[in-house]
Amino acid sequence: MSIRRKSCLGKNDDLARSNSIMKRVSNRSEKKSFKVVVVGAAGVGKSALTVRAKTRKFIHDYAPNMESRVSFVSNIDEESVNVEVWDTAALQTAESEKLEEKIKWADAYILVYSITDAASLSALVASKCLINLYAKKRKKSVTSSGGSNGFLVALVGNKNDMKHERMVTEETGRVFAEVHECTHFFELSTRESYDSVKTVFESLYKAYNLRSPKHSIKHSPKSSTLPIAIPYEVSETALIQAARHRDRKRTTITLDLDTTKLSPVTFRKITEATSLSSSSPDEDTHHFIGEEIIFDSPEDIRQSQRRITLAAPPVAPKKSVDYFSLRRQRKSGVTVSHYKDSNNNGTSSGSN
Ligand SMILES: Nc1nc2c(ncn2[C@@H]2O[C@H](COP(=O)(O)OP(=O)(O)OP(=O)(O)O)[C@@H](O)[C@H]2O)c(=O)[nH]1
Repeated sequence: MSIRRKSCLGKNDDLARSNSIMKRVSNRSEKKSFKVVVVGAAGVGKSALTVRAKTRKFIHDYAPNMESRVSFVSNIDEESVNVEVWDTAALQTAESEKLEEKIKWADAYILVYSITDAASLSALVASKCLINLYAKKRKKSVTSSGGSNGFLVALVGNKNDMKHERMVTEETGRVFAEVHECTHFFELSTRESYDSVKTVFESLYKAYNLRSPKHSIKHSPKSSTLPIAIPYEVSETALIQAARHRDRKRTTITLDLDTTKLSPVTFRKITEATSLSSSSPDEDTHHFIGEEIIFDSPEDIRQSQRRITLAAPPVAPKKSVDYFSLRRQRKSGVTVSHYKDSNNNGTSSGSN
């Protein structure tokens, strides 16, 4: 068996290249739009947070149950972003069509509770369920072209200037965020800090930007990339499928980290885990980031399956997650792509 491994780039180079490509792509385009829905029980500070983000000012009093839609331009990472915010006082009481409309409209969600009101945190369980329900439908229509993977949801514990009246600890908030699969968690005081409010919007936008299909790394027209669900290792089925479709003796399989499909947290965990693995003395253990592996025969592919494993699992996923992409190129100009669908766990292939 002869397997040649060609290291295209060092891991850091590769990540830097990805970032710079994303930056270049993003700089080219005009003002971006980013839509956010703010959800939460009455009196938690939704309007205050929304107005703070827009005007930088903290305004004490608002008409209760006031629903508003505001927009403002924010400079995030040297980009001019048109942020639209729907402050949904009525989210939990309006008829379901309205809820659906609001949830589908948004690119990201901010769930607000007050640290002085435990019930305001519990009330968010229902809101998160609705987001899961309706955003999933939206996701289906958006992701056919490889868009976002999951919803961006920031849980915000507001009013932390009122520590003497605290009913929800920071830890409780953080655990709630994890259990309910929120992508971000913040505890802050809208009253005391404009910067922390800005950080909420910035963090969501940055995560959104990474997932946006427009910011995907462009591959050559002779190749295509489809997601493959391989949390820790390349599945044997996928490799054998790849081998079956080969029409040349040499098959090149490039497996690289598709940063556009990762949440920032997962991305960080993976990069941390793999930098640990790069110092691993075990030469048989191999990680893929920035590497191209050339196989000379299907037999090589099958045999190498045992050797191609991430040294340290990035995170133990609760369910199958699209961490990587498998791209297969043939010099004939025809591209066959294989992917394992993380929803039905089947392996598929297609050609173009
Ligand atoms: N101490 C303190 N008070 C806050 C903070 N944020 C908002 N408030 C106050 O909380 C009260 C309710 O704020 P709103 O922004 O109206 O709350 P809301 O969630 O929009 O309320 P509804 O419109 O009724 O759904 C107001 O008196 C605000 O001044 C904060 O960070 N700290």
